[in-house]
Amino acid sequence: MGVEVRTEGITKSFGRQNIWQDVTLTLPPGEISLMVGPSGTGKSVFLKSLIGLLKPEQGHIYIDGTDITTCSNKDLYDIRKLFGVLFQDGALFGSMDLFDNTAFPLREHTKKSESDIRKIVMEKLDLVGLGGAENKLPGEISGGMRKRAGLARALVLDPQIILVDEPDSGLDPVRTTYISQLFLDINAQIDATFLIVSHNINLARTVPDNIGMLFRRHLVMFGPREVLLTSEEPVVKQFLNGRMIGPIGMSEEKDEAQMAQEQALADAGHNVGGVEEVEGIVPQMQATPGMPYREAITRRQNRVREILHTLPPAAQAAIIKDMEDVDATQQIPVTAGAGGNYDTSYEHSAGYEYDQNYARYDQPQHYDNSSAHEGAAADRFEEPPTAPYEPQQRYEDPDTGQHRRN
Ligand SMILES: Nc1ncnc2c1ncn2[C@@H]1O[C@H](COP(=O)(O)OP(=O)(O)OP(=O)(O)O)[C@@H](O)[C@H]1O
Repeated sequence: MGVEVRTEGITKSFGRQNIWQDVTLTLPPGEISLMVGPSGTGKSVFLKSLIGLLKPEQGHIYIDGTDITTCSNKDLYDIRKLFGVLFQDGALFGSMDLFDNTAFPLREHTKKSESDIRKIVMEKLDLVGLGGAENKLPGEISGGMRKRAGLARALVLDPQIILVDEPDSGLDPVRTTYISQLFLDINAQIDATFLIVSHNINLARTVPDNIGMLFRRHLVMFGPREVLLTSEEPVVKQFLNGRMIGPIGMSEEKDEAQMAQEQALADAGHNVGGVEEVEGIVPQMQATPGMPYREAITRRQNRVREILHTLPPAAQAAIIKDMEDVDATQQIPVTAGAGGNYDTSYEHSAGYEYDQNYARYDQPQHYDNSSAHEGAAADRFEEPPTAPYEPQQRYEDPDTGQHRRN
């Protein structure tokens, strides 16, 4: 099973620019967590800090109990072997084919024979759907394929923690869903702890077990997916609905006057963007049928049962419904140990002890108005040529009465 990642009060600045401060959270072992937040809020900086590529000025980062902010270089080197990292563009070597790119960490960090390496590489390339493409160069394949190759390479050392930076950047929504499915399938197969960094709303709604949000130099919230997906916190609601109305502006600055002006426009009927306001929870994606059972589901159920009474009522109700649905459809072996027997009185908020800070799964909801800045634009990719698309539907030509393709 994947290991626990815990940050305690970490603060990171570059010169005088503070990126975030006092970030405390725990990535539960083996579960999939996602960090969202507007561009430039320091999601990638957070991810790089977890692997020790950047060092916070304050606070501690515990990886499986070892504090990587104080440990020796040798210990940090060993800890890094627990990680598999998928960077935005796959970070492949342009002159190496996919086989050599994927084999690279094995050749660098192990003494495995070439025949063992071949076996592992082909297995991982198959796993990400790239069996048969091993002789291609990164420049000859699409952006989606490059990301999958990067994922295969991230998997070869059997990581216990997988960090993924913006898996959707440059990908269309369909390819983004395919790669999301891969994350769930890989999580089912190797039970690693995942942290995905993204600002993709669909991904946030359907993939993770837990969600966090960074905004204006603070962790606004971190907790079970149901907490953020039912949150009334304005910045969370605005972000998850992708609308202009709310605290997030074009740059990070947005004052009361601008908010009032935008609200007036909206009240006058101006379309403020975003899709229809999505309330509540859409079902979480599951591992593909035939994959091993995703053990994180049961562990999370037991874990969330323990903290249920500390969560806001809407999140409680959503979690209870989800548990009932999952129990009914998947007959999950619910263990009595960790959380004890579930008390349905929670459903009616009896014994409800909601605390604004909901225990260790949230941060105070504070963010200020000072500036940060916008991040980079997404890359663009082109798919390799395939047979032209043939429309299936035929239409009757109103002039001739003949059937023809559209
Ligand atoms: N090595 C560095 N030196 C100086 N500043 C940096 C460095 N790395 C990141 N930054 C700054 O930190 C801030 C946060 O950047 P980061 O890439 O983490 O944001 P992000 O939330 O991941 O954005 P996006 O969603 O656009 O990728 C930015 O202002 C960026 O310029």
